[in-house]
Amino acid sequence: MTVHLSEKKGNVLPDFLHLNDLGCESVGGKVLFATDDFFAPAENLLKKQRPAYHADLFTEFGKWRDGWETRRKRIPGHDWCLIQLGVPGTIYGFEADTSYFAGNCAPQISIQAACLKPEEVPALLARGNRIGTAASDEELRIVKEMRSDEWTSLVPISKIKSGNLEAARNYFVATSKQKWTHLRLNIYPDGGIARLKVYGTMQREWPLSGLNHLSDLVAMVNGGVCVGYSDAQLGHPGNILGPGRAKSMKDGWETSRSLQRPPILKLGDKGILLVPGSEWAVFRLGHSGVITHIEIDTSHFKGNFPDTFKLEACILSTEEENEYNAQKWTLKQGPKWNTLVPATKLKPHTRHFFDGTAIKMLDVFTHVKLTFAPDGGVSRMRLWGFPRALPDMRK
Ligand SMILES: NC(=O)NC(NC(N)=O)C(=O)[O-]
Repeated sequence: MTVHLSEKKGNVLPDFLHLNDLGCESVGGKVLFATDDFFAPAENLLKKQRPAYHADLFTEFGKWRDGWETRRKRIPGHDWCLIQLGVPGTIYGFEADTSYFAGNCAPQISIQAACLKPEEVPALLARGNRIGTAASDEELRIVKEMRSDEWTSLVPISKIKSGNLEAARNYFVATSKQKWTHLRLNIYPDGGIARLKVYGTMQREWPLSGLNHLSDLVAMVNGGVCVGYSDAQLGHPGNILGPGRAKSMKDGWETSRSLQRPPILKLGDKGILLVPGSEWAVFRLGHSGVITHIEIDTSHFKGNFPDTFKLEACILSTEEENEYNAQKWTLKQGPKWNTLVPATKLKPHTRHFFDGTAIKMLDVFTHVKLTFAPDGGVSRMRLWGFPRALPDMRK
């Protein structure tokens, strides 16, 4: 079942927005095929940054648009594209962002999904720069073999609206709990969409044989997810769980400048900064486990790295997580956090590593809380450890 949230009264944002964007180009999402890329290529749908607009910018094909925009159809049918998720997983919701598409926005969309094995995905012709083109007969022949008309419908044909800022974001809930690898985005009959965000989580299978291998328990590809945070103004904390190294500040978690930051910062006895302001984010591990090695990477944050960080952990059930989440983690009776790494200074543009000797508790946990002071940005957090079952009492 799907719900088009923009039809709901009120302006409540959907819960799924804190999940990872499984289709984003920064986690390896790719467009495999599009029926038409005439005005602007479908690859723009998967860009991480917010859509841009340049009033005076025209290409030889028309007005430059930061999104996917097809020709006005003069033949029957509709346009569609195939997206390979960067991280296959369970999808909880979509955001179709139509920013700056006014007068040329696709009026309706639908989204279908499939879970395909690598051998079921034909090698499509290289996409390259597709502006000014439509799919070739050869490409159409190849995609027909994928029988993508028969995929599972996650969003039925639904109207979308164009507008500015929040009004341009069309949200859809997806309730299927299956794992998906590919999406087919249909627009009816043609037009443009700026971005498609695919909110979900990876469901990794943890084979028993792997239990003694170190895994990054919080990595997005292993099912880690951010479940709450104090500030995501300049970059979402979920970014720091992304695959590989961050390419720029854009791939990290960056808070706004803290309003509580005092003009003169004080050092405590141990050289640790004493500041009233701090920023925090809570993450659910992909599997409960014992964290034995930690990396906090401030790469690319040179004039805006946090002065100090600390890392804590706890065990939470799904119900407890939902309750704290519903209260935005502000309940006085919050989780009992255990210190893994106490307040520790950070350096600019540096990977900081901590092994078992620096980690205060080698117990099984389900959630961690990264706090930094007073504000700033971090590009990656890696929490290597061993997946372990929870103690019986908490199962
Ligand atoms: N001004 C426009 O945006 N026109 C057309 N689109 C582009 N990108 O030029 C169109 O009508 O679809």
